[in-house]
Amino acid sequence: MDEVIIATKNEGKAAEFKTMLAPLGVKVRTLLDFPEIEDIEETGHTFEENAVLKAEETAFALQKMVIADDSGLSIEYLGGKPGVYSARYAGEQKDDAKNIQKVLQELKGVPHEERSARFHCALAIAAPGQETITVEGTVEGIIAEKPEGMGGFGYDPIFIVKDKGKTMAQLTKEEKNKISHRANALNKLQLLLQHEDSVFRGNKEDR
Ligand SMILES: O=c1nc[nH]c2c1ncn2[C@H]1C[C@H](O)[C@@H](COP(=O)(O)OP(=O)(O)OP(=O)(O)O)O1
Ligand SMILES: [Mg+2]
Repeated sequence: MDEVIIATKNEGKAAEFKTMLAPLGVKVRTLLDFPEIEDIEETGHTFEENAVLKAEETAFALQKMVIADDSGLSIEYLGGKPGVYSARYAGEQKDDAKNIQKVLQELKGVPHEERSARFHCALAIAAPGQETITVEGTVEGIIAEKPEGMGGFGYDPIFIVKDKGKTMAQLTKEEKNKISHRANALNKLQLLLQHEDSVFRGNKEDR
């Protein structure tokens, strides 16, 4: 595997995948390098379903092996919202600042101990004629009262990482990429591909 295509147009995710995959010495490209691929509708009800949709449609369009990431924030007090709607929680235009404001408004006055949340990252790896594989990673946290920190992207400034007592946006890139939902999912995927290294050779009938 000398090249990996990540089926995302999210610059924050793209940067994290590039950093995390750098030690493997593989070239990483994303959909930002393939502007001709149109937006894929995320019609699934779970992160996993959406990751599979994005990976399979992109693998078919490019006729290459592709990894897709569907991720988001699940807040216990809100019954799991924004969940699969995280990117467009405050409107179609995907605005991180507005999404954060909406969440903080909905949690206004809610005490610390009822502000539990979890980031999810589902990864799907698909290739033409192969069975798609999925994994999921999570990280536990608490929703802050106000945004803190400049790092990361998305909801990072309001997500206090349980084991760190700091928001995800206050961690260094290296720290985030060690403990994040995305790092956990990617580690699982790497383990799976190591143990089943036949997966991306031959087609599924051969296995
Ligand atoms: O590490 C993270 N730190 C903070 N926020 C995060 C993170 N990971 C996902 N998120 C949020 C951003 C977005 O509101 C949603 C992902 O939505 P999601 O559909 O998976 O991605 P997207 O539409 O931005 O790009 P794409 O579908 O092209 O990969 O969850
Ligand atoms: Mg999306």
